[in-house]
Amino acid sequence: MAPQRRGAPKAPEGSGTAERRRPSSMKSARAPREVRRRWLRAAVLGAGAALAAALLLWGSLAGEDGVTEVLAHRGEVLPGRFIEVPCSEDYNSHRRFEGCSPIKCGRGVSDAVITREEARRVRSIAEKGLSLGGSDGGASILDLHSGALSVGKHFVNLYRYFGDNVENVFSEEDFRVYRDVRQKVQLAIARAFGISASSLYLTKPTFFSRINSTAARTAHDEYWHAHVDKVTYGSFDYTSLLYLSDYLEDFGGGRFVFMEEGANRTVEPRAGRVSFFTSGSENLHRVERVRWGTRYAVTIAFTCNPDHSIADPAFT
Ligand SMILES: O=C(O)CCC(=O)C(=O)O
Ligand SMILES: [Fe+2]
Repeated sequence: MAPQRRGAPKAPEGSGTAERRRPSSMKSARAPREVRRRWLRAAVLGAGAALAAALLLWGSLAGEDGVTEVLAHRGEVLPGRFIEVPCSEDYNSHRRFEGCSPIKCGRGVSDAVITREEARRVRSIAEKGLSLGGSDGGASILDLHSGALSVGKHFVNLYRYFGDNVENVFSEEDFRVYRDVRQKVQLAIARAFGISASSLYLTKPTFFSRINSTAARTAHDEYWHAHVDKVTYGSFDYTSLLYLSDYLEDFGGGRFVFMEEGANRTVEPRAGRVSFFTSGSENLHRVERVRWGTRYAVTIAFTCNPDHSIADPAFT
């Protein structure tokens, strides 16, 4: 067997070439080695510190909420982004509607469906309505369809509670804006999933949300839990969210997170941004807790089942 090649043999201490090159004074001979050792120690400590800092940074980005990728940054204006994901089996336990029930599943985000001006007008509807009530905890809702409005630890029916005075709060124009926005979102969903918009029906609950950092008082205020809309709400087939305020401008925290094993994806709210997705467990999601400021959004849901459809809000 051929001998293995090794490194050059080390000269024994106190003899050989290395020894011969040493300067005569022992003190000055030790000095460069000492310096080297110090450098080596500093380098090892530096590398350790850099690794710890990198781990800390990674932890702060991916740790608390497990966020690993931003699907839509608040600063970008997205013409449209769509990601297909395999459908869960959740739809099989419900009546299926040919040409509507999801066979193509996924999630989309667009800043081109609703203008920021439209979002501002929708937000002013939410502000007017919610100013009549508001939860004691951090999350208030206003449902213009059913009339549900958070007040303290409960809900009241806006239309019953305020009667004809509601006409002094909302205008025909408000309802028209709301309906137009709903129609545009419906068309965008139909286009993205390759279905006919007329096969989709608005369903309940479709509602405004206003979230701030006040501590929760009841379970209704705990909006941050991971959930599947089809499981939570039953009739939902396609969920959409229209954001009415800007992440990091109006509020902190409060990002929307699609939860996947090892690869969570966030949508950073931006006024006018529409996020939509099939409502089954292929799109498990949650909302981060709002840390400061106020976050407005509207959840607009669609079903394929006409029996679960609801009408646009109107003065009756
Ligand atoms: O406001 C959001 O971003 C999400 C709300 C949500 O998950 C829901 O209404 O089911
Ligand atoms: Fe949800």
